Amino acid sequence: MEIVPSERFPNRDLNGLLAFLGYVREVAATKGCPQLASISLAVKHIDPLAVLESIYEPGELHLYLEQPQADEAVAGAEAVFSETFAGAERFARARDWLAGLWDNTIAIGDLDRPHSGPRAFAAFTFGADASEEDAAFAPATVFIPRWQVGRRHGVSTAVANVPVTADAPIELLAQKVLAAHAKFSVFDYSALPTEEAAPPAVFKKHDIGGADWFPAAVGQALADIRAGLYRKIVLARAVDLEAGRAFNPLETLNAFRESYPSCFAFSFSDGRARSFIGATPERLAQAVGGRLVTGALAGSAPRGLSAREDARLGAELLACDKDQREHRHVAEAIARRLRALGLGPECAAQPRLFKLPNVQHLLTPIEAALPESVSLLDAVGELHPTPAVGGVPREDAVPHIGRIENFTRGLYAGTLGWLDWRGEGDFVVAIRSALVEGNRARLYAGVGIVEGSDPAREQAETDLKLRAMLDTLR
Ligand SMILES: C=C(O[C@H]1C=CC=C(C(=O)O)[C@@H]1O)C(=O)O
Repeated sequence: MEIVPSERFPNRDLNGLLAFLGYVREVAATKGCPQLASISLAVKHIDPLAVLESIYEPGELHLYLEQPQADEAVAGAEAVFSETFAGAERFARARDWLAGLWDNTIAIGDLDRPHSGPRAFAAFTFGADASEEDAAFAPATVFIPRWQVGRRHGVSTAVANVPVTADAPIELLAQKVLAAHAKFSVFDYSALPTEEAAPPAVFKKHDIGGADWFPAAVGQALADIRAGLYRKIVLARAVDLEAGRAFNPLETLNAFRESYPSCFAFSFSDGRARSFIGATPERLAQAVGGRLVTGALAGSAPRGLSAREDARLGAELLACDKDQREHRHVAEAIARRLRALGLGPECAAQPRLFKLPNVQHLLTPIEAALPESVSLLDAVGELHPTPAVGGVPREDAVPHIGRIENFTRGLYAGTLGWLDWRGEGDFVVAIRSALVEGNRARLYAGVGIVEGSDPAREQAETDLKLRAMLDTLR
């Protein structure tokens, strides 16, 4: 990516922008291919979710990701470049496509700030192949948004990304960029609706496969484990809802981030009015400051009503052989996968408790130094699916998920996030999630099954996870 020093076009007005875009147009003509012009601007405090609400168009791709506890949020909408990929090589193909794109990108502006410069947003479904039911989302979708806003630790940045061809109407482009930057600089939240959204009134609720299906599926997995087909598998339930009015995904996301501040609230739209939303506790991989940050999250218990009961449930979880085994499978697999990439994983010796409002998990933080030769998408492709959503051994267990489950996962338990031109980025595991379209929603919840799992307890764990989403849907 070429960075144009601001001193070359010092005037932050129409003339300065026209001069910059004129230069980009010259490069497009010389190289014989369109260039991406990226203009970053420092802005006052911004709320990416509220911005997304104001620019939301059902016919446009968008991605939103926020971890309130870390004061980190980003949103991008309207693809100016996008591509889809399928198959096992989709992560590598997405990486190569992006490398080609950054080679044809020219950036200017406040590029020393967090969330500055162009970035790609991406979502990868659980499975690698396209199927009819998966049609909402391709196995891999990568896009560069026209508008992108981000905030980290109180520092906010807005970015406009513009494709520039050799005959681009730069006057028009410049006016649009200036108008957008003016809007984001002093974002007018008063223009947004203020009434608090109530949960939709009428629910039709349908457990796919019926109420008895999930315990029977767990029984099937336990029989497979006893027969030696695999050692761990993660099975999920899907529940369809129908409401008396359309769901409001953006209001739901606001409720998610308020209720689950340590989770990652996310939304990815297919550009055809379908949104995949959720609040996941699980990060798949983050690249930051030359480090790869990941972790194993598996093994669950309910929260207690009193401090004493909560501590007892937590202590039982830490001491439970079944949950420790379920967890160890994930931690060991992640460490093994990172070593396969030539990285040196540093893992905590013992898992600790990670408490959400409705459930507590075992968590082992894992980090590694990330050399420039390994891209974040290499790590994401190697790690996905971890045994927190797939199984052990991966090659043996994962094919059985499609055989036992009675729905197509699509983006559920897939991964989505962003990556920038510096190679930094963040990807989460898309669990605790729902696919929302009009007045219909499909909710997903899964659990890990190992020898010793009890079908009734696993059903109760999925109930707990589903309840959290049911209570938060708006
Ligand atoms: C697959 C899910 O959770 C995983 C992540 C954390 C703990 C899990 C468990 O204890 O079973 C699951 O492996 C889900 O919530 O849909």
